[in-house]
Amino acid sequence: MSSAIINGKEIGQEIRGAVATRVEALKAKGVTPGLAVILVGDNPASKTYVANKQKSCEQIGMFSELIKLPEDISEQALLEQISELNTRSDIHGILVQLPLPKHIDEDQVIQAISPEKDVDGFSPISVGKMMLGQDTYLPCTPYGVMKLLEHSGIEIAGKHAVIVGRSHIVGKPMGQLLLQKDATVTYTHSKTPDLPSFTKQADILIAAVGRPNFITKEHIKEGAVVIDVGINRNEQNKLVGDVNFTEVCEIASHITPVPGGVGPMTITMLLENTVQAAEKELERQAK
Ligand SMILES: Nc1nc2c(c(=O)[nH]1)N[C@@H](CN(C=O)c1ccc(C(=O)N[C@@H](CCC(=O)O)C(=O)O)cc1)CN2
Repeated sequence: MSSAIINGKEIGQEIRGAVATRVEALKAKGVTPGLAVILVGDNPASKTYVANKQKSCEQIGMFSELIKLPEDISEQALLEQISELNTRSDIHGILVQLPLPKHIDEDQVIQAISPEKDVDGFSPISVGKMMLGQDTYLPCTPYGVMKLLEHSGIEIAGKHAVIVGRSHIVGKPMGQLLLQKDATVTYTHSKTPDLPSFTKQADILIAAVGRPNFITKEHIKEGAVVIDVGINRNEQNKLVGDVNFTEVCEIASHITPVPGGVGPMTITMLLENTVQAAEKELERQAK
């Protein structure tokens, strides 16, 4: 069998088209959705992601502001910056690009973002609401994966989803979102003994472990849907996922490539969340 490739670039573009229409509608009412992006330090990958976020905002007519802060900024100064953005009426979404330098407590910083502007969906309030199935901003990468599955016509209800990885921003919320769509969910991670005995049971496998080519054909059941959330650089500095694509595409029914799979969806869902934040703000003002 050779897998159907789930094209995140194409699906992302389709969704961005619909988001752009919502931006136009907001502009007609005098509101331009605005995103503030905070970048601390000089991490080259973070710089690229932030530039892509800004470019994507511009492409669909949104306003974005980049706040570049030095690597040695104090946590207090960063918190003050967020406080100021929380009060600005032209900013509907705030995101702090991760990772942050080691001397800064990431949890404190994320908690400082007003829940109404937490378009990354990382704050304890957003996470709590997501767990309870309440209306909130969903974390962009798992939200993007749900959209990929939906747009590819993949049934979730009644399926066994196995997550490899337990990060706060991908693995944990991913399992919750699949559970809410009636999947049976198993969480595994890099220290799970006999990992293939779990992953081989997966109808839907989510690889979010952060290790290049970690998932091989030995981990996959024939016909499984394989979603690769990994973004790793190999020895040749080439972007590779957590899944050995060449091997696994012979066995899986559907697979996401890296690049061009989950990655583009992360930014697409950020745009969607920010537009949603602007729409909600307009609704609050109308009350
Ligand atoms: N505040 C946040 N920080 C981080 C997040 C996040 O969602 N919020 N996620 C990652 C990085 N990330 C977004 O910030 C991100 C990663 C990858 C891509 C992407 O489009 N990847 C492309 C390839 C790009 C390349 O060539 O390097 C792909 O996979 O096709 C977008 C966003 C950590 N930090």
